[in-house]
Amino acid sequence: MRHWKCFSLSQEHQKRTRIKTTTPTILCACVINPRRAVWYEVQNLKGTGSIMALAGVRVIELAGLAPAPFCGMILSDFGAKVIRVDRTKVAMTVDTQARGKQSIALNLKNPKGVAVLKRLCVQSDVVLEPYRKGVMEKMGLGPDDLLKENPRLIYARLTGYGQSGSYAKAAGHDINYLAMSGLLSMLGRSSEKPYAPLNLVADFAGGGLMCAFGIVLALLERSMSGQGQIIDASMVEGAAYVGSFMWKSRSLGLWNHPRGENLLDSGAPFYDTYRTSDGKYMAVGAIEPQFYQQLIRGLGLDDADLPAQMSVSDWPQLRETFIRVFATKTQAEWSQVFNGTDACVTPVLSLDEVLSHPHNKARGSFFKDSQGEVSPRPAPVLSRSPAEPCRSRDPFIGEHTRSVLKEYGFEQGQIDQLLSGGIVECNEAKARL
Ligand SMILES: C[C@H](CCC[C@@H](C)[C@H]1CC[C@H]2[C@@H]3[C@H](O)C[C@@H]4C[C@H](O)CC[C@]4(C)[C@H]3C[C@H](O)[C@]12C)C(=O)SCCNC(=O)CCNC(=O)[C@H](O)C(C)(C)COP(=O)(O)OP(=O)(O)OC[C@H]1O[C@@H](n2cnc3c(N)ncnc32)[C@H](O)[C@@H]1OP(=O)(O)O
Repeated sequence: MRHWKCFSLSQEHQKRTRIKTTTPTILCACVINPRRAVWYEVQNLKGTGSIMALAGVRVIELAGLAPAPFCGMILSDFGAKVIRVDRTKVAMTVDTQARGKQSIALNLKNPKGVAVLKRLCVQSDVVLEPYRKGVMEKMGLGPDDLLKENPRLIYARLTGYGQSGSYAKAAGHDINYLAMSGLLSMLGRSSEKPYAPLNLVADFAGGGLMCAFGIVLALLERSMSGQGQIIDASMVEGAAYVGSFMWKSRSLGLWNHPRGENLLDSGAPFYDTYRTSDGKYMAVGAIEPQFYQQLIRGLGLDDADLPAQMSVSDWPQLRETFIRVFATKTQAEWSQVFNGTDACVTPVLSLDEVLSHPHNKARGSFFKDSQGEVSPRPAPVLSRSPAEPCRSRDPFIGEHTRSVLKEYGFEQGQIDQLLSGGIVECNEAKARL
């Protein structure tokens, strides 16, 4: 006979995922892992609530800089229980993507700490590691070690250069991965040096997001095969893949000119930003002729006085005209002019302005957490099981050490020993302040 085990999920997590752990007199059971079954009580079967897509999935995230934390936050937003493993003797986390996560402070330089992590991974669905190639193996936590004990484990490795190749062990950051993907060479203004668009492309799009996608694929596949697998998520490859359009649209001649002189890289005057009289900006993306006509009309220009839209040699002159005209009104005035048209002209909003824009407001695209901090709502929106981001503050390092260990079956005596030996640290006191 199979022994089912009930786990106590935190009140917050139960509320968010709309899962309630309960006794075996339940309505349905969800077996995420045969070694552990999470019993659900579906709290609202009649349709006013829903179970989040990743509810019941348990993720162990080893603390990283930015891409892995983002990956963990996506999984958490969509309902997974994410436990971040922090180092001991560290006062403050640099993880700003910690929404909905719990934190355990664990010393992995000690074999007892490694044993604790193994025990957590045996009972989890996903482990996410952001270290340089070989670091996990050195600690005895490589895929062979962990998959041997839990063959259903999804072992996600999020690195810059991947697990093989001559760069595999090299340090790097977004800008290096972007450079190696080929994309950085295409980014920037005409006659200027390549320009990295913040650390969006490699760290987040090609890194964290792509890794989350891989994890979801592996979970889906596991529901059929019953087996875990290793995900080798390289940010160079993730970024390049996100940029597939650049490779596959070369045949269209879209990138035939030098950097910054093409249709979509700020070469075309109808695909650029323009300064308004109050020092703000408007974004213009009027590519198709019918939309371009609306741009010209909105600007109060006469097409007959202008060069043809696609006359590349006339683009500098056309740009000068647009610069001059946009500088005559404020951003609000131009927004009013173009609002409700198909000219593809929008204000360039600051992070502080997005919340109050009527369109975003109507959709609830941004939300405020309990600390008053504004964040984007998780995307995309699923009709039956949308993400529901946690609104509580982010965890302190080690805030959940005790409760996580208890949940994973550690006895009180074992927890006390781990605490007194400095293998784990607990920060409940700070959380109560
Ligand atoms: C552009 C972005 C990065 C932006 C991040 C910034 C926002 C932050 C970067 C620095 C921060 C500032 C800084 O920390 C100083 C202040 C601190 C203060 O608290 C706050 C203010 C600060 C100013 C702070 C502010 C900001 O937070 C920052 C400015 C990126 O591109 S991120 C992408 C980076 N690349 C990757 O992730 C690819 C894969 N990873 C790697 O290649 C390497 O990990 C990496 C990133 C190159 C770092 O290499 P490193 O040598 O440091 O580590 P690893 O070789 O991976 O080894 C890890 C070692 O750690 C040990 N370990 C891990 N967990 C534990 C544990 N629980 N217990 C004990 N030990 C642990 C592990 O055993 C390894 O040990 P060894 O070295 O002995 O093998």
